[in-house]
This record gives sequence, structure tokens and C-alpha cells, in this order.
Amino acid sequence: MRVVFSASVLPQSQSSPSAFSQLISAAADHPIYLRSLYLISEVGTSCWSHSVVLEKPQWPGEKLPDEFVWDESERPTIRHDQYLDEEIPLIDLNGLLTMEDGGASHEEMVAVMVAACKDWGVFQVINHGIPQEVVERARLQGRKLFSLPLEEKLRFERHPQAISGYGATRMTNFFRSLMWSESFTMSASPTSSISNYAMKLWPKESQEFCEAFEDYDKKLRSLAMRITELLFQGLTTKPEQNEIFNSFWGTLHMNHYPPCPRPLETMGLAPHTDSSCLTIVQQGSIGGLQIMRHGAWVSVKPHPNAFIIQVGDLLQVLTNGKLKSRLHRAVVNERSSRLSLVYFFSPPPTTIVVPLTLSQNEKSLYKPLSWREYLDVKAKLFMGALDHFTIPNNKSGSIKT
Ligand SMILES: O=C(O)CCC(=O)C(=O)O
Ligand SMILES: [Fe+2]
Repeated sequence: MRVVFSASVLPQSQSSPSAFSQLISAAADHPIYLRSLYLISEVGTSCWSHSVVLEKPQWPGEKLPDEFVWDESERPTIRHDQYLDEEIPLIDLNGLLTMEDGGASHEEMVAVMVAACKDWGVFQVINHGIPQEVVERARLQGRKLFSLPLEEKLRFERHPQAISGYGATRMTNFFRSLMWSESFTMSASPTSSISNYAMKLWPKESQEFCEAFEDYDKKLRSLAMRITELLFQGLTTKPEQNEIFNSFWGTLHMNHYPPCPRPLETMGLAPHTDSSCLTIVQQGSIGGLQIMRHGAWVSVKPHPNAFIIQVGDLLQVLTNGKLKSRLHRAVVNERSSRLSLVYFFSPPPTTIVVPLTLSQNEKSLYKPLSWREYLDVKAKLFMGALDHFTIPNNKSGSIKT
């Protein structure tokens, strides 16, 4: 038996978090193997939604709840494990992170990285210096978090306007159908928010959660900073500007995609670009990330111990469009649940961001912006956000990449 509760069919007065909690308790009493809960309520003028798919045994081929079925024109066209012969660049960082800046091989490696960003908008790195056990510990804590009962996860439900917390992806409102995923984000001042969450989530064993993510955050921050600096070395002759990256920090985000009986009828995460400067994804051994290249979707093949590096919208601004953020999405599969750890490396909310790679006579393509402003506009315009900050008259004279 499958039971689907849809709070959106309740009268408006009942579409509240407390009605939602009642539905959850009701659902908990049923012997169900898939629960889908869906709430849309009006908060001021903005509409927010929450969706959760719980992982229970499902039968292959079983029909999906209607809310999760995507229009045929928007469905995945290739499976999570369908790979091209030509693979996304895999860059071995062995030596590069410690190599003297300016040496011949150093310059070559930097050029390879910049070329990968221009051609693909994404590359994978191995021998990045982050011990595997640091990754495994964070992944273990992530799995533990998503396997909590829904009621507990909802104690940390993401507020409609907030970034941190548990819930459906923030871009849910821009799509007609729901995505087959749940997510958890810890942002703002990363370290204090990790310990805040840890204390609330696991009062008795918060230390493990805290240590795992604080360590992960620290290591990922230095990797992100180093890669960003290297990219700028390849793009500008003014390395003193690199100091700005010392103030950048990370938002820790995790996506969980339960197995799905009909993966090609739904979407794990809809096509989007990241608002960050740089994004570092750890997808484990189960593929699902796909990027758009030359008008076609390409699956990113999992490599043991690799991190996926992606250009975000702010890096596009900082490089005056020389590096471009790339459309990507996540697809799901029938067999395995998938966990992705995502690190969004970004400036502090109020730091003003302008292109840093302008050569003589090159005009800035973008108006000065802060990350906070950018996120506000992205929350309203979604994929129109970069255009909103583009200076129209400067676009035609821009450098072709
Ligand atoms: O799960 C993935 O591989 C991609 C996640 C992603 O793109 C995101 O969270 O922004
Ligand atoms: Fe993304």
C-alpha cells in the first residue's frame, strides 16, 4: 500500500507547520513503504514548499506519486551511469599544491586547470591532500543525519527565507514538479553553525558530528582557496588581488537522493548553476551529477577519492565572464541511495565583488554586487540573476572566451 499525503489540498487555514506535524504523526502510524509529504503555504507574498521522500523498500517500476513526475520534455535523457568516451578532465594535484609558484610545470598545471574551466566549467581533482578518512567521517555523519526519522529532521526545517536547515532544495519553487531529494545546509559562520546544529541534533554525541564537519570544512576551505588562487594566477598578472580570497568561507550542504523506482521520470536536482564562487562536490561512488556541455548532458563519472570542482556564478563575475558557471543537475537511480557533500566557497555576505581580471581597456561586464544581494536576486529570478547584474552596453565589447 502506498499512502501519499498532500497538505496542499487542505484548506488554507490548515496548511501550517502544525497541520504538517499532524500529518507526519498520522503517516508514522501507517505500514507504508513510501511516504511523500508535500506542503505549500503562503508566507507573506512568497510561496514556500517542502517535500520529503523517505527511503523505504520500493518495487522497481512502481508508479511515482504524481507530484514527482516531471514533464516529458524536462526528464533526464541519460541515465546516471551513461558515460561518454571523452571524460571530464581529471587533474592530479600531486605536487601542485606545494610547488613553487611561477615554476615551468606549475604554470603548465595552472594552464590545464584554466583550460578545463573554460572548456567544461568543471573538473575533478585527485591527490588533493585531503585524507580519505576526513571525507569518510563527514559522509558517515551525513548518512546518519538523513536516516533520522522525518519528525526529527523537521525540527531543523529550513525557514523559507533561510539558507541553513533541512528540507527540499531551495529552488523547488521554480519548478512545477518536486525533486527526488532532501537536503541539509549549514551556513553563515560555518564553525558556530556546525556546533549549534550538532548540539541540537545529537546532544549526547555532538562531538563526533562537530569534529567531522569542522575538519571537513577546514580542509575544503584551504583546497578551495588554493584552487581559486591558482585559477587567478592563470588569468591575471595582478596576484596581490588574491588576498580577497582569504576572507571567503564555505557553506556546507548535503543532498540525499533515495533510490527511485522510475528514475527517468523524475529529477534528483533540477538544472541550475551554483551562486558560489567555487563549488566542491564529493559524490562518493554513486554517480548522478550531470553537466551541460555543447547543448548535451554529460554524466560525471565517480573517481575514487576525487573531488569535483565547479565554477560558480560569482567566479564568472570575478573573472569578468572568462570562466562561466555551468548548468548542472542530479539524476537518481533505482538501486542505490546517493549522498553528495557540497562545499560552496563564497565571499562574506556584504563584501563587494567586482571583476578582478580586467586587462587594459577591458570593460567590466558586471555591476558591483555583494553575495547577499546576489542570493536575494537569485531567489527571485533564479537563472536570470546574472543577467540582472550585467552591464548591457559593455557586453558587446567583451572578450570572447
Ligand atoms: O548532488 C550532486 O552531485 C550535485 C549537487 C548540486 O549541484 C548542488 O547541491 O548544488
Ligand atoms: Fe549545484
